[in-house]
Amino acid sequence: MLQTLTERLFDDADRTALDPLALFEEWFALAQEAEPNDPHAMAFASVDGDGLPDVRMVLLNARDERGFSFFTNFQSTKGHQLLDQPKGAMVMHWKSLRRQIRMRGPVEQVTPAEADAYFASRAKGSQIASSVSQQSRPLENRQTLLDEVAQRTSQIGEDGVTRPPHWSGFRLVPSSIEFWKDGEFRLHDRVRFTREGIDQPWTSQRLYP
Ligand SMILES: Cc1cc2nc3c(=O)[nH]c(=O)nc-3n(C[C@H](O)[C@H](O)[C@H](O)COP(=O)(O)O)c2cc1C
Ligand code: PXP
Repeated sequence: MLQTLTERLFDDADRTALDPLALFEEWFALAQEAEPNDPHAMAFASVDGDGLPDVRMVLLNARDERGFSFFTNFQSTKGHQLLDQPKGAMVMHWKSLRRQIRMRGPVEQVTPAEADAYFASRAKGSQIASSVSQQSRPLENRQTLLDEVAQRTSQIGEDGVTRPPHWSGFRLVPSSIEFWKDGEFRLHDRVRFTREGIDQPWTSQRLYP
């Protein structure tokens, strides 16, 4: 009988040839079916200049063998932190599945072409919001934001919205990926994959819960 990748993941006799990115896809497909909203939401951690961690939710965008990306304002708090110290960690927790995936690794910027392509696919209202919002900086009151949006909307009219150069994507290039599945009496299953670099093979290890 064909086993799922997840069954093989937690089968201690047979884990060697498993690809964590394929496992991610198996879990993410389940999450897309089970989660009431935002199965692609993830907490993303960065560090500030003092080494103090910071964390916030973002939406996972593209993912491929290069890594896992999200889009944001590069002039925001996280933008400054990641430009200054390009490394991060993320966690996705799907309550409906009682499963968690964590990743850590260096962070790189997506290409301008990738950012342009994704920005162009977004709703015009979201494009305008991203071009107006001075993300993470003080805002006097909500009306100020609404006035700025209205002004930009009438300026743009029927034209397309150009991607602001400071709105782009960061890509986490995982050096570790951990899969966690809830077990009875807290006897959870955990397997962590690690690699020395993007061209290096993954090795895996079961961990105590
Ligand atoms: C579910 C969810 C998804 C979010 N996705 C994004 C995102 O993809 N990009 C983004 O810039 N902010 C996103 N936000 C807002 C961030 O959590 C955060 O408030 C904002 O980016 C400012 O973070 P910073 O001050 O650390 O830079 C999201 C918030 C939630 C709750
Ligand atoms: N930027 C901000 C400020 C967000 O809050 C979100 C999602 O909540 C995003 C970007 C990413 O979502 P989307 O690209 O679908 O607009």
